Amino acid sequence: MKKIKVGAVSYLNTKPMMYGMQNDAFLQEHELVPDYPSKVAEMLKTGAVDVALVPVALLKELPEYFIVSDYCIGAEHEVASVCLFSEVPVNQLTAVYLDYQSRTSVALAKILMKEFWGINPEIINAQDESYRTKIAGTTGAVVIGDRALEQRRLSTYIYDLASEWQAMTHLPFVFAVWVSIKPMSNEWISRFNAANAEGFLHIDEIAEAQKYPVYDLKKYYTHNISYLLNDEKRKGMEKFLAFLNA
Ligand SMILES: C=C(O[C@@H]1C=C(C(=O)O)C=C[C@H]1O)C(=O)O
Repeated sequence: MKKIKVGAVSYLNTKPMMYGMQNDAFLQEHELVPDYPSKVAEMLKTGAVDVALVPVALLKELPEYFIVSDYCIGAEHEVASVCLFSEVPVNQLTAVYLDYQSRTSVALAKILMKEFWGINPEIINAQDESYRTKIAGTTGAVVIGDRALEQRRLSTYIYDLASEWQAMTHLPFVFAVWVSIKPMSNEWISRFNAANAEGFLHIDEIAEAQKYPVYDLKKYYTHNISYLLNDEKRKGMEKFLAFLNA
């Protein structure tokens, strides 16, 4: 039998959703392909994977897509791992590097710069990891994922992009959703949802297993990231997509 290829974001924030997929029964029928978000987006777009946790910003590039899970990477409070980092307040920035691993957060940062902060710094698309060392003076950078949790310890100013979005729109934000290009059966969708759900019964265990001294993962999994794709989050997602299409 041909395995269903599942593209997944390789950051710590997906561990609770991936927990229920790390068992023989699931892995007999599925192949997990982890990578950073912009790579996962490319994999789904080119058909290298069948289903993937993709940046919401990708959706406008897909002629047709199906959201196949009630779980997502979202935030109803500060997200902690998607921030604009700098050494000066945002209105003094003259240049901002954008994370090459991101599709959604870099688009969100551009919306906030234009619509909320009213700033117009030079935008530089980072090409590799070295850009984080350029955060200095009036140059800032958007960093996402585990590297953002690390950057929190280094930077003076930390603008949490989920919090700023909520201040602007009064809506939660969705960074990534599980999507397929071809429709999946209802039976598969309910099994996939059950696999996604499993880890939420084991949050303490998952957080402790990572041995991650950089950030409190229990807080990250229960307060910062909000995993259920409910109606409010769908509204937030529609609003973000409307900004992208404007
Ligand atoms: C909250 C996060 O969301 C991520 C941000 C993404 C993006 O900016 O394109 C894509 C997938 C999410 O996993 C994070 O990884 O820190």
